[in-house]
Amino acid sequence: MMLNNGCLCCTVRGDLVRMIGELVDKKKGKFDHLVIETTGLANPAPIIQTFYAEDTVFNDVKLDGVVTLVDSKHARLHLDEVKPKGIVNEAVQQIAYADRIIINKTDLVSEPEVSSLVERIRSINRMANLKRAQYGKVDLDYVLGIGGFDLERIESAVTEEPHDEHEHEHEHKHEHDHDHAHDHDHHHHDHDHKHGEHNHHAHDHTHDPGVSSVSIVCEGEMDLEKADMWLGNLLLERSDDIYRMKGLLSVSGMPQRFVFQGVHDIFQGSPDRMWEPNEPRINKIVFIGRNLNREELETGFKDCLLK
Ligand SMILES: Nc1nc2c(ncn2[C@@H]2O[C@H](COP(=O)(O)OP(=O)(O)OP(=O)(O)O)[C@@H](O)[C@H]2O)c(=O)[nH]1
Repeated sequence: MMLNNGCLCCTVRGDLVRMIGELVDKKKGKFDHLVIETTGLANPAPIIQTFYAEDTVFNDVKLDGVVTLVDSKHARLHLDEVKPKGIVNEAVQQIAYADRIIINKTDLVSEPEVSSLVERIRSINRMANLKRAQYGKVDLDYVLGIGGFDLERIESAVTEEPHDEHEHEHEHKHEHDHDHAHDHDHHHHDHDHKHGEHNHHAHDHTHDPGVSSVSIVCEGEMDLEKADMWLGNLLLERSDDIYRMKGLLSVSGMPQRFVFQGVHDIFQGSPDRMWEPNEPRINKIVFIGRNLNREELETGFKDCLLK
């Protein structure tokens, strides 16, 4: 079905809801997956939110995941495009919300170019799983049955290692990504403050309005009340900037692990499996968003730990 009255992320949202309703009414049980292809200019957030905000949609279908196809030949150009103040680059957004990222057309660029693109993508989204491809050739189960919003699959998303399938240089990349994301973040803040509207955009890494990933890994037990307050306030104050987050927490007095995921102000959390008797109580959270301040997030998080 073609929804071409406008842009799926705004005007056609009502149509999307109706279309899903219709498909469910007419063909219930006859399809396994619905694939929605947006234009390259769509912001994924409102589409994701439709699956939670609209009761009918929420009850009928389940959002499986966001897949972003990156054209390695042209991606840099789009990622580096400078947008008017306050407008987030669509290419950056589509990477930031993704669960799976297919880096396509790798035959058209050199290996160092692909690696540098991977690094750039990782600095934006370190939660997604990346795969390199030519002519979009990936296994079907790479793009269907992702479980990107499933609480049962939080653990794999918040593990420290990036989830590239490709990697022989895994170790090296991990270190590098980490530093890079960090530098990038700070670099960007400098840029914002110092240059303002100036036209110093030829320099690498200074273009998008600071969309990055911050991951926090910390052993200890969290004070439930404090953690509740911290996350609650964070979402109250920063939900526009927090695109996605996932976490696995050790909460004091709770024999199970607590897992959660969120997209802007949508938050879902639940107890998960029991902690093993000798299992280290390691908390892991990953945020993807705009103008994230690693130090601030880390301090806020650590203040919730039982002293
Ligand atoms: N060399 C090479 N060409 C590719 C690859 N994947 C797609 N193409 C070619 O690129 C051309 C444009 O295809 P795409 O960039 O996929 O276009 P598209 O995104 O489907 O176009 P729209 O959906 O209309 O935006 C076609 O001729 C494809 O055959 C690849 O991995 N390598």
